[in-house]
Amino acid sequence: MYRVKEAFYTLQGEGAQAGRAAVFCRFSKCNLWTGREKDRAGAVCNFCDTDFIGTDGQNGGRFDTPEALAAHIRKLWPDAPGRPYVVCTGGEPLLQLDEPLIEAFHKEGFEIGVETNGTLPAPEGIDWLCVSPKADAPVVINTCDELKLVYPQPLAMPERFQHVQASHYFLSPMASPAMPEQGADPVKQSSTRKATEYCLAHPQWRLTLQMHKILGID
Ligand SMILES: C[S@@+](CC[C@H](N)C(=O)[O-])C[C@H]1O[C@@H](n2cnc3c(N)ncnc32)[C@H](O)[C@@H]1O
Ligand SMILES: Nc1nc2[nH]cc(C(=O)O)c2c(=O)[nH]1
Ligand code: SF4
Ligand SMILES: [Mg+2]
Repeated sequence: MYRVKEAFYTLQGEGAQAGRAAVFCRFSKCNLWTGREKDRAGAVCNFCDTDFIGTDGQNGGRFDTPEALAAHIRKLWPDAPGRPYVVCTGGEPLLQLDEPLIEAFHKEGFEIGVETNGTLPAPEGIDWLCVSPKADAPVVINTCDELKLVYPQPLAMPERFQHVQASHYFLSPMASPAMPEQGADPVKQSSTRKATEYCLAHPQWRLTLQMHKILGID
């Protein structure tokens, strides 16, 4: 059984694939926070900007088989040229994404992106793996396509992750979770100025902004 909070068609807003159309498949549940506000202060990851509890969001639900979920996601892709792209996120998608589901997405013609906190092993067959480490949670994935670190995190400063092999190293300024998704302006956040300064001093790292929040989409 796969549990999906919501699924929607939008532009990838972050990282090296920013600007690319994708169906986002947001899995329910995370291993670093319950998702309840009363537990936020004590959670390993305490700045999450996302509601991932339950299956009650747009196009959310419970799916008994990998084929049923892949077909559901495929219906959200437009009938137009261009390779279908699904981004598996959450919550923590690696609590649920397994090889049968990867195979089912590939059979539907999808290229598969994953957004993970890096604390769980990744199944084979993912086409684009984005690892975003959180606080002092141990990262068990050593190779990925992009490392996208939310900055600043006192327990997860960039120096700690230089051993992780990645094609791209991004800093993503921490947005205030209290700020509504719509209307949040990353340009005005102090974290954006700090991330900018870090990238200027350490050119291995590139700045990425949450484009979907600037645009007011999703
Ligand atoms: C909601 S998480 C879900 C995927 C996975 N659990 C993870 O943490 O990577 C999706 C992306 O949003 C980022 N994110 C979450 N809260 C954020 C915040 N307050 N500011 C900036 N990025 C944030 C995460 O770092 C991650 O790259
Ligand atoms: N447009 C858009 N791009 C995103 N990239 C990563 C996101 C996520 O929450 O995983 C996200 C999201 O929630 N919306
Ligand atoms: S950002 Fe990712 S790891 Fe952190 S609570 Fe949200 S879903 Fe979990
Ligand atoms: Mg998001």
